[in-house]
Amino acid sequence: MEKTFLMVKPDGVQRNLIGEIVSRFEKKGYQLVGAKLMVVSRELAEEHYAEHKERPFFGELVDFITSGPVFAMVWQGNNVITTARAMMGKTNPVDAASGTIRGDFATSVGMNIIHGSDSPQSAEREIGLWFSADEVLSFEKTIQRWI
Ligand SMILES: Nc1ncnc2c1ncn2[C@@H]1O[C@H](COP(=O)(O)OP(=O)(O)OP(=O)(O)O)[C@@H](O)[C@H]1O
Repeated sequence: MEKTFLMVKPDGVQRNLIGEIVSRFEKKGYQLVGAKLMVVSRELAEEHYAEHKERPFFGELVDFITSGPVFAMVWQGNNVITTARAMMGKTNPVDAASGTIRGDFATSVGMNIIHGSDSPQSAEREIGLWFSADEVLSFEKTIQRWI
């Protein structure tokens, strides 16, 4: 089953949007198989955003993502990587359509509420970076928990 890494960023947590965001993915039909509320270390933030190291906004990005708790999640389901990105909307909320998370709740590219893996390779890398194996339910364990 395809899995992706999603994270409610500090602005989303501060604005009490965890429930709204989780609800959207639940209603879509995806399964939450891992979740934790955490304050991110600079080390983890820099590793997570390593591809942006040379960008002018890298320092601000790391400052922001470490500025307060985030809600890190692993979701699974059919085509969840691409569909979650569509549900999130464009990176810059100015370009994000109404009905998407960023389109409905954000106004600035620096504080755009949510992160989602953008490919199977980044999903695998990010799930491994943020979660240990025993923090993510396997499909079998999920079924057992729901009985
Ligand atoms: N010009 C910018 N100024 C400030 N922050 C930016 C800018 N461009 C991108 N960012 C921040 O860096 C993050 C990573 O950028 P990226 O291009 O990977 O977008 P994304 O994949 O949609 O976002 P994310 O990785 O958070 O899901 C963005 O979500 C945004 O918070």
